[in-house]
Amino acid sequence: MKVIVSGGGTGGHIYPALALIREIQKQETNTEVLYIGSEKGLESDIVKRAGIPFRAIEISGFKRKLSFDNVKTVARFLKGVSKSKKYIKEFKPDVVIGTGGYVCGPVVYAASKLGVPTVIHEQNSVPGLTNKFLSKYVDKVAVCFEQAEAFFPSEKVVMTGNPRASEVLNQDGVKGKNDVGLSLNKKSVLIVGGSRGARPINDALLSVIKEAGQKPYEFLYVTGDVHYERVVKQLEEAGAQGNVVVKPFLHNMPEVLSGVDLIVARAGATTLSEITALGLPSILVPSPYVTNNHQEKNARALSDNDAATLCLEADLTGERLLESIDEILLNEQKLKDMRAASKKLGMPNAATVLYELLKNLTK
Ligand SMILES: CC(=O)N[C@H]1[C@@H](OP(=O)(O)OP(=O)(O)OC[C@H]2O[C@@H](n3ccc(=O)[nH]c3=O)[C@H](O)[C@@H]2O)O[C@H](CO)[C@@H](O)[C@@H]1O
Repeated sequence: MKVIVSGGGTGGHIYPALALIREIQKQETNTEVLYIGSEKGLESDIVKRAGIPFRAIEISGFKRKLSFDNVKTVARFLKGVSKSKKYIKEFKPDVVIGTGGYVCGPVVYAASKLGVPTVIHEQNSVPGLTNKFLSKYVDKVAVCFEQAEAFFPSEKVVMTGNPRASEVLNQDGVKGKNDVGLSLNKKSVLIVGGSRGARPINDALLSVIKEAGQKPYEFLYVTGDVHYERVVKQLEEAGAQGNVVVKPFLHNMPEVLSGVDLIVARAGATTLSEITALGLPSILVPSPYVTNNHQEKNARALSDNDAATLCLEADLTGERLLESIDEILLNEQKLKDMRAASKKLGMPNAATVLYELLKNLTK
């Protein structure tokens, strides 16, 4: 299969795209892939690191208010469409898939205008602007939440789940723990604020870092690249804590997720698909700064089923965070129940289902 994949901005759109590419490569020996993204998004680093051919277009997002920037955005969109058409004509894909983020707008639109079969993958319960716009032009819309179906033309919608759910399975958790420097004989909690990090979560943990140092379990504190230096400086000022491992970003997340006992995270949809596939208990602090507060809806899908503890950002304090971690990590029965509840919500075969959707379109 020859496939063009586009999606970006943040990890939540990129990792599902990479997981799908790996699934296609697993299913078919003759696979050619081109990834179209933006140089400014996280994809330019993550996709190149994965060794996948990458080409860039320039893009920006619409402002919700009336502004001259929107004129520039339209001009960039049109330029992006014409550049995408050039890439598509050169590469001659059998199918083009967009996994969200502004960048896939011109790419998928251009493909549909050239008569190439097209799919978009929506990870969230409430779709973003780009996918809503593209749904008019594409052949199929792959979704992960039933609530998302209502936003798209019903004849195009297919429930696939998120391919990243499949990718995190069967990983070596011991290697994951070893690689980041966690002990094997202690429980551990991973603290991460989505692919770009989250200052409120970082600050909450920093405010109780002395108490955290006395816990019988370990912390893997992933700050997000842009917050790293500040956090490290503050940790040094507070006195280094032996049981806190701090990292800017993890490139081996599937292995680490397989090794830790609990995760404190934002409620990005891709993260949630990973932790439910693995049956990992979580404490979720949804970002309130996203379209239609969709992360809270994502999070409630887990907390309503006892798979997660929900903590709204407005209620987040360091003390509350440590209390919630204690309640789970120091209670074997609670851990076991949450694991089972989380696992029940997982869709581990998502990658294959999405691959088959693409395959059928290319027939
Ligand atoms: C602020 C914003 O708009 N966030 C959106 C974005 O979040 P964001 O990009 O944070 O998305 P998710 O939390 O869903 O996914 C993050 C991805 O990055 C990976 N990861 C993260 C940190 C790290 O150090 N290493 C690593 O590999 C995670 O394992 C996961 O695969 O996309 C999601 C999926 O469309 C949406 O639900 C979120 O609302």
